[in-house]
Amino acid sequence: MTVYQEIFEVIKERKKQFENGTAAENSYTCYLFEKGVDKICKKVGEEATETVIAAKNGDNDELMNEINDLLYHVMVLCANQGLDWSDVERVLDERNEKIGNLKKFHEVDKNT
Ligand SMILES: N=c1c2ncn([C@@H]3O[C@H](COP(=O)(O)OP(=O)(O)OP(=O)(O)O)[C@@H](O)[C@H]3O)c2ncn1[C@@H]1O[C@H](COP(=O)(O)O)[C@@H](O)[C@H]1O
Repeated sequence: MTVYQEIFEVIKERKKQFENGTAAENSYTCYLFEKGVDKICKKVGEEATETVIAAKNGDNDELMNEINDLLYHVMVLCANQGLDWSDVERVLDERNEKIGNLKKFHEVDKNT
């Protein structure tokens, strides 16, 4: 199990606790589930912006931290929307089996 799968298991547990009314004390994840989808999406947007700023500043220590904040909030969003992390990984696996996608992406770009 990867560290991301392990964190996702904790997030799913937090979601169950929130739904059962047994939220763990001081749990930031339960706090996000309580606030709902708007708050979670807002955090995803904030962390994405902070990731971009860290990259633009050339600060790789900050970049690593922001990427992990972003991934954590994306995971909370997945759980909130009823997606499992394995669903996301499956799509990535399918893409990983393909190579030479450049032409296809150019065609998509032309149409947008
Ligand atoms: N990976 C994370 C993780 N990454 C970031 N964060 C929290 O995300 C928040 C982001 O910081 P900000 O300053 O942007 O937000 P804030 O001001 O604290 O909160 P807002 O009022 O803006 O919502 C911080 O409070 C971080 O602690 C995380 N909180 C939890 N996890 C994982 O989730 C597990 C369960 O955590 P709890 O639910 O808190 O027990 C932990 O063991 C970790 O594995």
